[in-house]
Amino acid sequence: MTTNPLSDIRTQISQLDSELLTILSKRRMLAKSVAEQKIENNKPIRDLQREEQMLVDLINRGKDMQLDAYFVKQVFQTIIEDSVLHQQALLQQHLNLPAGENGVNRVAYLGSHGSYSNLACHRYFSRFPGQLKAMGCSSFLEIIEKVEHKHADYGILPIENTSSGSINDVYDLLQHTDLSIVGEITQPINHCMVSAVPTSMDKITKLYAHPQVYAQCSHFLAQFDGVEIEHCEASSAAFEAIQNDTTGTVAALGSGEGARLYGLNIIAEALANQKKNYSRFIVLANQAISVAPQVPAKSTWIMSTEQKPGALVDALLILKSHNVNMCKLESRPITGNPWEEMFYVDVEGNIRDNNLENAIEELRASTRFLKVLGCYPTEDVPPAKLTLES
Ligand SMILES: O=C(O)C(=O)C[C@]1(C(=O)O)C=C[C@@H](O)C=C1
Repeated sequence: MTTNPLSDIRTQISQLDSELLTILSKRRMLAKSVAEQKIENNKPIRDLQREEQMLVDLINRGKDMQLDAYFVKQVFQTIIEDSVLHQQALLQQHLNLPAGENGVNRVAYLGSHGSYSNLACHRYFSRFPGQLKAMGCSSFLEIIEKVEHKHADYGILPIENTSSGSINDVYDLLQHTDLSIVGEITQPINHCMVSAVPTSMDKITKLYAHPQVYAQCSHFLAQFDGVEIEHCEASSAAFEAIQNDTTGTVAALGSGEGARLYGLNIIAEALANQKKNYSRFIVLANQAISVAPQVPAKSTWIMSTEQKPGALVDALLILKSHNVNMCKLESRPITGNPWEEMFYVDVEGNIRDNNLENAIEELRASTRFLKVLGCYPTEDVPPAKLTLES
């Protein structure tokens, strides 16, 4: 019998990877048990001192095993981030009744299997107990209506992207709905050009893409001058449009992960104008949630100010005087009132914090209109700073 050293080594690597997965799953179970203890004893989820000490110990032990410090740090920061996000989700679940009946979370999202929204939906709800029923929709409005009419418990919508900026259609819809923002998730977006049969970029004469995806890849796409562009409602629709092609002359833009679900070939990847391309999604529900004091929170509202000089500055000074940190300010035209703007404000903090409560009260008195869209756990898990590192 002939031996194949490469195949033997690969078998051993696969065996170790599988053991790593088992260990990661066991670690996550322990993190959940820690969270239960913390809920019982009302203790904060994060212990930055412990995280720092753990990272330093692991980096030092890794060095003894010839493992690079940067690599060890990245791996364990990612593991701790996962642990913190799962613990926060458990705490939130404990505080708020789950929206779904019979333990099923019905979630409306844009597109179908393999769309970016579908990937974000699976990642976000994997942290919560209960079965996920993902419900594909063909427009942002349909998502909102599904939740409003209680045909879905949640809706997940992209709100901004690091390459193309704010998603105006979603901002505009938020003006007219009574749904609340109950969560957010940031999803890395790796746009790829994909085809049904192996081909090369110079053979492509028609390209299917969602307009947002197209905008995020505009620098790369400048070279495809004569190529016909067909806009699709989601990147999963672009995959569906090309999946039966046999000519190798049509391509779609979308995620590599999604393309694999459709059995498509990746012709080119990492196509976004910004190498660090992320989309932030918001999660909407009929009921606002309470965010536990142990969980870092964000609050969002919309407001329109008086039509007088300095009205916005005055509003922002109210935030400053109450020590409220604004993390985003967006403005959109008010439908039916030409040249008037609605401001969207994201701040760090829990709507129940005294300073934020007072700031909002003061703002209500000095603005024409103010509506709180929600208070929800932030997705940012800033890593522990390594002051102990040698
Ligand atoms: O030890 C804890 O208190 C945990 O919650 C676990 C853990 C971890 O995953 O290692 C997570 C968050 C804390 O900031 C520290 C450590």
